[in-house]
Amino acid sequence: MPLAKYPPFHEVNGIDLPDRTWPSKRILQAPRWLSTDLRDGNQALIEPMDPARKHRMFELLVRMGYKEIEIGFPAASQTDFDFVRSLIESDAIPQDVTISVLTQARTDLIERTVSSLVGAHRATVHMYNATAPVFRDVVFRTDRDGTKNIAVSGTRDVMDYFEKYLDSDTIVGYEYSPEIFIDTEIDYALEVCEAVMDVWEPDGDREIILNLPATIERATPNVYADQIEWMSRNLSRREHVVLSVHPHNDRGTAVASAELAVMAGADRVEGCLFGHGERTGNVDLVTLGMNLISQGVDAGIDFSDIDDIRRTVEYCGQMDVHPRHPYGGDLVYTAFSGSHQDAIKKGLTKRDADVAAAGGDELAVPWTVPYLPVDPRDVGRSYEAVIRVNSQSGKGGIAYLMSTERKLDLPRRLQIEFSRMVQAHTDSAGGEVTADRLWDIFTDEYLPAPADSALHPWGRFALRSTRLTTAGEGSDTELEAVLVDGGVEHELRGLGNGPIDAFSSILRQRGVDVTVMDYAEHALSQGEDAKAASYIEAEVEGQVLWGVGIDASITTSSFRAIVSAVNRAVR
Ligand SMILES: CC(=O)SCCNC(=O)CCNC(=O)[C@H](O)C(C)(C)COP(=O)(O)OP(=O)(O)OC[C@H]1O[C@@H](n2cnc3c(N)ncnc32)[C@H](O)[C@@H]1OP(=O)(O)O
Ligand SMILES: CC(C)C(=O)C(=O)O
Repeated sequence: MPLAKYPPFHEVNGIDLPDRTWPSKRILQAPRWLSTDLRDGNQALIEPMDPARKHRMFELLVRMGYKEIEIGFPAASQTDFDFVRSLIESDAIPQDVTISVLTQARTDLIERTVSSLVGAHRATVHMYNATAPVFRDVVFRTDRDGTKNIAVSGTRDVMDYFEKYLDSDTIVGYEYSPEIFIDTEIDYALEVCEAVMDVWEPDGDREIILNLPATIERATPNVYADQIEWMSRNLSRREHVVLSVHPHNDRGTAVASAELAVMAGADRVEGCLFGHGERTGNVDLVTLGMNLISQGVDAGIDFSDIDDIRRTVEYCGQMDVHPRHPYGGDLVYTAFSGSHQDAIKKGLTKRDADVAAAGGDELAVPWTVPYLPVDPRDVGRSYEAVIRVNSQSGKGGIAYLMSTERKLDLPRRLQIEFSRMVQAHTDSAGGEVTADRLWDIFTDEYLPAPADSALHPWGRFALRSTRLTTAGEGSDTELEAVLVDGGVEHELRGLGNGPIDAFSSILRQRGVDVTVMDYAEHALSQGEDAKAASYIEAEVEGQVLWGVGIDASITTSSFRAIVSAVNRAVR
């Protein structure tokens, strides 16, 4: 790799801040958020949003609770201008939402931009010009003063056009961005911001938003944090300044950059849902918000239906969200691997018990389920997708699916036995074993139908009916059974010291020796169609194995479990 082409960032624009304070700060409240999905997000799409998609996105952002929304670059095109007008004219902007529009610092563009806001209730004009050396030299072909003057005269233009176009019904705000702040000499960035403030004169309720973008993320997040802390300490009129950050994700660390910047003094963060935006995207507002929630801090944003948010963003941007995207991806609450599944299953079981012990109060029990940083249900997911089975899975995950999908609580040794069968299946077939496929494998193994049935027709024995002629315990239990053996029905009678013993004696008459070693049962459902499941570990002809029976009668389910074990043994 041509390493010499890439000087380390600190050699280009590092700053020295040995008494930095941000590392020991904590984020105890959410910053102000600005969504730039409809501007930075939209400008970076392969196909920019059409008006219908823009409206869908705007409605989503409002629904989620964003109060500052950058809705476009109205001077860029008639379509952008018309969208701003349509939101204002259709009264689609709630009173507590401030729309924002971006413009370059060029008089004609500023005029067009401000004129798009006529009739708005609350609106911010966001003006930018790049301040970094290479932009001064190459793009603007001017020096430091010339570049500062672009910002200063642009700010004057904004104020003049506010006067010209907007009446007192519009609450106006102003945001200035020294674009490419991260590469700008820090004292010069301060000088430009101060010059802009001298014109705008923030005071009392008249705030100014100074937005310091990591337009291209070029350094580790701590470097950006140092820059933000330095600016926060050195800006005059700090109490009237809303210090804003706008991280991009070129190094993949935009979220960390934003979080450290907030610790360093930033009051406001600009970003996009799921990190849309130029190149590698803007900082992801979903991750930032959910990161706060996962620490018990109110993000002020509603993420309770994350799949609806994701679907809308996918529709509007015509791009898929990655399945591993934090908090919103399809797979992010899913464990395939055995040890994760085992720990999740145990964690969920313990949590259920703890919540029950707390009188059902979910909030009284801190969330500590292993491998799940947040409760999937808090973002509208169910636990169904939490555990999925493939060749990396173990008994815990399989048992979890059997329990959640089929209400069968398999005894531990049966879990071990069944997971070997699933493993054999995944070894030969590969891929995922869905809950339906798992049930199929289970049914084929433990719940065979008689030989004359169309489905799983391999069982040698099938139980047609039983009748206990002497109820109760003791050696006098008598059982009559109609048993199919190899397709032929037999009416049989057995005696024993209980129903299971009596049934074993019936099987002995058909030449099969069964000793029951362990037994478990539970109800499957309640009501008229209530069923019970029985699990029997038996020694059959020298083999120890499990059988499963399901029936409306708990006693019959235990007979069926014995038939299941015997059928498996003689298979
Ligand atoms: C980091 C960001 O994301 S910033 C936002 C970027 N988004 C966009 O640019 C999307 C919308 N933009 C557009 O549609 C167009 O750029 C328009 C309509 C605004 C302007 O188009 P044009 O007039 O053709 O200018 P063009 O886009 O080529 O811009 C280059 C000119 O603007 C100047 N310029 C660029 N940025 C700025 C700025 N922030 N302030 C003042 N002048 C600027 C350049 O120096 C150059 O001037 P020159 O022609 O004298 O050399
Ligand atoms: C206009 C500015 C804020 C911008 O989009 C950037 O620097 O990335």
